[in-house]
Amino acid sequence: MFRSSLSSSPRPAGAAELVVVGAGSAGAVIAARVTERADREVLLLEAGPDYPDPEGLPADLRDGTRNSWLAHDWGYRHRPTPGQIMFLFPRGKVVGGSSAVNTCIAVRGQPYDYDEWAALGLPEWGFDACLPYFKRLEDDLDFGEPWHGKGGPVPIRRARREELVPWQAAFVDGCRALGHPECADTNDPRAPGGVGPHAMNKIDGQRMSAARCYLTAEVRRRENLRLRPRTTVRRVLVRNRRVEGVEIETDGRVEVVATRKVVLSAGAIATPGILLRSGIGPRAELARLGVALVSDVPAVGARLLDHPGAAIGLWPRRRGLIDVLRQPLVQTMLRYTSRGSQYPNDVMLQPGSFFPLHPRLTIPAFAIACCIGKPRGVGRIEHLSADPHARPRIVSNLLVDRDDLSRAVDALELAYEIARTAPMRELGWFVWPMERTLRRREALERWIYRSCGSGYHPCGTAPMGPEGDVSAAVDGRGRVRGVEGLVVADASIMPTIPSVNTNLTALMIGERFGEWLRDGAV
Ligand SMILES: Cc1cc2nc3c(=O)[nH]c(=O)nc-3n(C[C@H](O)[C@H](O)[C@H](O)COP(=O)(O)OP(=O)(O)OC[C@H]3O[C@@H](n4cnc5c(N)ncnc54)[C@H](O)[C@@H]3O)c2cc1C
Repeated sequence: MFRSSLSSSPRPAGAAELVVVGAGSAGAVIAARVTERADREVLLLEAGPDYPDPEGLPADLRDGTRNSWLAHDWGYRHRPTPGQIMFLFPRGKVVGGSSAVNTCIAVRGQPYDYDEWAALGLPEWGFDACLPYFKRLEDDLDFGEPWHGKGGPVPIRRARREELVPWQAAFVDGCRALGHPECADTNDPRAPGGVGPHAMNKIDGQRMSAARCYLTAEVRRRENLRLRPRTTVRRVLVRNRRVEGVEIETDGRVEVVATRKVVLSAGAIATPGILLRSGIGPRAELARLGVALVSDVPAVGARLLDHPGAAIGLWPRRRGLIDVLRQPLVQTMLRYTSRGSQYPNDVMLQPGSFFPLHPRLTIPAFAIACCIGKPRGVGRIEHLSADPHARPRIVSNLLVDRDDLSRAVDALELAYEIARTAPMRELGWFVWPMERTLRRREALERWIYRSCGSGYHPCGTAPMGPEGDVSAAVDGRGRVRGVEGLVVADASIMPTIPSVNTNLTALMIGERFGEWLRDGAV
């Protein structure tokens, strides 16, 4: 049986005041903010490699016009819906985490996304409380007060009309032709929805990851910050319900770092695995895995939230309209309220300048993808072993919920309508699925169920909740139930999924915990 304490552990590798596990969207921010104070000390442990010099970044990490899928990835797979085959489920394995491989869409959630968290008994997470941190993290190059920040680490801008590739410009025109309003700034909390440019953390085509923006040369020079890449945290060591260290592995060598405080920022897939290997999770699951119980926390890994998506594909009518090597994948989006929804602007439609079907297969076709912002369905993560090298089974259950599926069908019907407007019809014609499928709701429903995929926004796997809430794993400041000195701060703690892409929310979480940990408030 795996026991979680120092006495049963490998050789010591020093000590640290605060260990942050994972240098991704949240972890990189936390390390940078905590070490602003010279009397705080952070050891930042990251499983992936580090590229401290932006000039030396590999091309897949520098290029913000498309995702990096394989070169810096954990190699996870998931089953989107019960009948489907396994698909890639990318997660960044590098300093910068998933922010270093993502699509650079920089959208905040809408006020109700965070007010919903407050209504669950987490008053510190309402929109008004989060807004100062969204502003602090950004340098919005287009808009200012009262909703936007200037001079923060992450530059954000929107493509101008003249920068749009033909398909993206036609999408805006097509939506306008159908009467959708124009939306210049999706991050304005009063935005009524509509079509416009995406806010993006991409400058001159380069991705502005949490690593580039927060772990700058200046921050790295701080003597109170130690960054140890290529180091995997196997588990947290706990004695008498108090953290006493972390067990780490570098190049096959297993060591222990002594510490009284650990922040898990390993992301929504890895964080629950570390908790389980540390003896924190559902009692029965720990027994099945052969891990000695430290704290019975049923909510660890019990739910997986994610955005379901689906896309239609169109073939260009003329040569030269698509340049898969040079054109940016996304530039614009339409946001609208789905039928009968209590959440305004809960669905996004997004044109893709080309069709990345698989890392090794980019189709020179146009796409229009939908993203269901407030899905009701939930997935789960299944751990088959306590081996730190074993990958969990990710069961996404996307669109299993009938309402979610119906919204996806509505969304692609709208995509079909937009694609038939004059500006778009001039550029492309339908290839995927066949038009006869697009015209028949039942056929479209069956097709979407078979072809839908993840928005790559997993969250909610170690959710926050108030005292006494059995569906929560941590309290409103990320403190793990029943273990002193252990905090979770990443996308895992989101109690409900925000209606949009999750990176800015993960950075905002990092900002908040960075401040709390720096000021001794956690
Ligand atoms: C392909 C892709 C495209 C996306 N596109 C967008 C987008 O355009 N806009 C958007 O808003 N969101 C996007 N997202 C989602 C967004 O990037 C994530 O929600 C966000 O980065 C999550 O932040 P995090 O801090 O929770 O986790 P991560 O950023 O994933 O950080 C976790 C870190 O922990 C490390 N780690 C994990 N386990 C261990 C361990 N045992 N020991 C040591 N280190 C460990 C990982 O290597 C990683 O660096 C995308 C994600 C992907 C993968």
